Amino acid sequence: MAAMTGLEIEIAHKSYLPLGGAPVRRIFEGFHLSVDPGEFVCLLGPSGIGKTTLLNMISGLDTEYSGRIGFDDVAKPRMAYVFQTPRLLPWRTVLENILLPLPSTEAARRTALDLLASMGMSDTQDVYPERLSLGMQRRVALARAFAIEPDLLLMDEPFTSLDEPTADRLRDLLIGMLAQRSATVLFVTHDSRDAIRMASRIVVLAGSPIQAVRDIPVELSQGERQDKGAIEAFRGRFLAQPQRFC
Ligand SMILES: Nc1ncnc2c1ncn2[C@@H]1O[C@H](COP(=O)(O)OP(=O)(O)OP(=O)(O)O)[C@@H](O)[C@H]1O
Repeated sequence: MAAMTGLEIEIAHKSYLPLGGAPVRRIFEGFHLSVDPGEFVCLLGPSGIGKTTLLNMISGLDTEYSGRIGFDDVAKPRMAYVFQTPRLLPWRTVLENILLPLPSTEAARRTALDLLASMGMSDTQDVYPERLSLGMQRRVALARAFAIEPDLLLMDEPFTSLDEPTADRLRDLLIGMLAQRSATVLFVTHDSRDAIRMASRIVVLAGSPIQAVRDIPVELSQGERQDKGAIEAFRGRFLAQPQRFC
């Protein structure tokens, strides 16, 4: 089982170079967030405020900021990042895509095949991604993320553009995978119902520069998380306007 990691995020300053003489927009200024090992934190906020930028900085893809991102318990955590689009390599088969982050060993191959089986996709192992629906591609991306047994799983709106039953299936798969291989999760979304269904904690982001304006523990049973009435009641109590979420 993977070790889990906590996170201490201090972003003193982050801005992007403006285009065509526009004023510099400070995306982050004095931002702080700490995450305990094993938490499932949904970062909930409207489009364009900097959620992807935050995941990019945590993952190390974006180093153009001042501040510090530290990991507790694990010096160098194994990190997986599931992007908004599945980002599968089109010239590799499904199995080869899952094997990408793994060593070339028979054990790794068995791990990848087991993951495919748990996603209900064993029959697609030799298929190229273009033949798959978006929902199937997202399942492969999820399998690839779990292949490394991540300590920290970063997910950027991974259920976007899916119909409701497909998104429900993927959500159940994610919860099932986490039950087998626990990890600390940071899950970006603007869908408050998705957040309530999965998170142990919801951090509401707003403003420019971006700030954590609400920090809400989600203490619902698995049964309540499946119950539309309980979800709406939770939204009404904790996530009422003024934020605009769907
Ligand atoms: N490489 C870049 N260069 C310049 N501006 C950028 C760059 N990447 C993002 N931005 C801008 O920074 C702001 C934050 O972008 P970001 O993608 O982090 O927001 P977001 O909250 O993830 O939005 P969404 O939910 O739509 O994905 C946006 O205004 C975006 O246009």
